[in-house]
Amino acid sequence: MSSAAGGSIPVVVTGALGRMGAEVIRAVQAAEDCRLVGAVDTTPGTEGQDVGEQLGLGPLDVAVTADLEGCLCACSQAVRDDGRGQGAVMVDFTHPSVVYANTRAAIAYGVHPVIGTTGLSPQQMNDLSDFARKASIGGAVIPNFSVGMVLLQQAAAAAARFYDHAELTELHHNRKADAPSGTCIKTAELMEELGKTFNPEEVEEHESLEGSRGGRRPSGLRLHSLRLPGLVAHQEVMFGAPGETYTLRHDTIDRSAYMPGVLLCVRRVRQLEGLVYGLERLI
Ligand SMILES: NC(=O)C1=CN([C@@H]2O[C@H](COP(=O)(O)OP(=O)(O)OC[C@H]3O[C@@H](n4cnc5c(N)ncnc54)[C@H](OP(=O)(O)O)[C@@H]3O)[C@@H](O)[C@H]2O)C=CC1
Ligand SMILES: O=C(O)C1=N[C@H](C(=O)O)C[C@H](O)C1
Repeated sequence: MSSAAGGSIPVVVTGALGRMGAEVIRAVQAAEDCRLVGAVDTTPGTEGQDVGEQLGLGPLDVAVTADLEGCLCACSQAVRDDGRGQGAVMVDFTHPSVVYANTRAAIAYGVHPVIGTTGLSPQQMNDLSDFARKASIGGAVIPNFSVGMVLLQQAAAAAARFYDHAELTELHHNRKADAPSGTCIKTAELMEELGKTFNPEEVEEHESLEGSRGGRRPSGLRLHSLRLPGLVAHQEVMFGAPGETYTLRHDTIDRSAYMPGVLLCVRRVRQLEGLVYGLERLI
């Protein structure tokens, strides 16, 4: 672990060289109250290289490593020794296949996880919540850090009280691994909180092309996923009733949109009890 000069909140970034990780490193560097203490990434050929140099930011005195446990161990040790207390934070933007193990490792080493990576199953979320509670470590799992998306989700949850028909469409760049997006799942969950069922079938439907009608949740909500180069991250929730439709749409044009939410979580996570799921619980 290296320790670049900076503020009082020590931050490890996992997935440091990815699209989101790079943006987080810039945001942490610009935040007076944060200091970057670790950069974990598995991109071949980057082990031991300065993360700032890799990202074109100039030297940051933090070396890239693929050894997450080694980094967390060194980090929690250094934080214990620096007398400033309160623990370090791990911000994770990696891959759905590794996020569960990364989050468990952070909790095990007493590092507070702020998880942006999507794809955790409900069972994995429950396991991590139990583990965080037993370890007395606060953490946050946030499917979408954009404030605008939280506003869309609140509007969708409110509209769901009045409409029985609704379909959700999420549109992303074609480097995205998981579908539907974590944001779309979270939006559906918020719309389902009243226990309603949606989209009662009025005719018997047949798909001549499998998947044409999207994925159907037990509530009846249908989710559709589009992937194209040129897109960043977008979502529409469309409601229908006799004689009208009502459409909510959010567009992320640049990943900087997520940074106020990421920094908010970094600043709040060490005071949380257990795992919090969703930015709406923190703003
Ligand atoms: N919550 C939110 O607001 C947002 C969430 N996301 C989510 O964040 C995740 C990452 O997205 P994005 O940044 O676009 O993805 P990228 O593929 O651009 O970046 C992921 C990075 O993580 C690295 N990586 C993979 N496995 C590991 C590992 N075990 N340990 C450390 N690093 C690893 C990859 O390296 P390698 O080169 O080896 O693959 C890569 O550099 C996705 O799940 C996405 O859905 C994205 C945007 C916003
Ligand atoms: O992969 C992405 O890009 C994004 N992933 C998150 C998700 O799955 O919801 C958040 C945002 O949509 C961007």
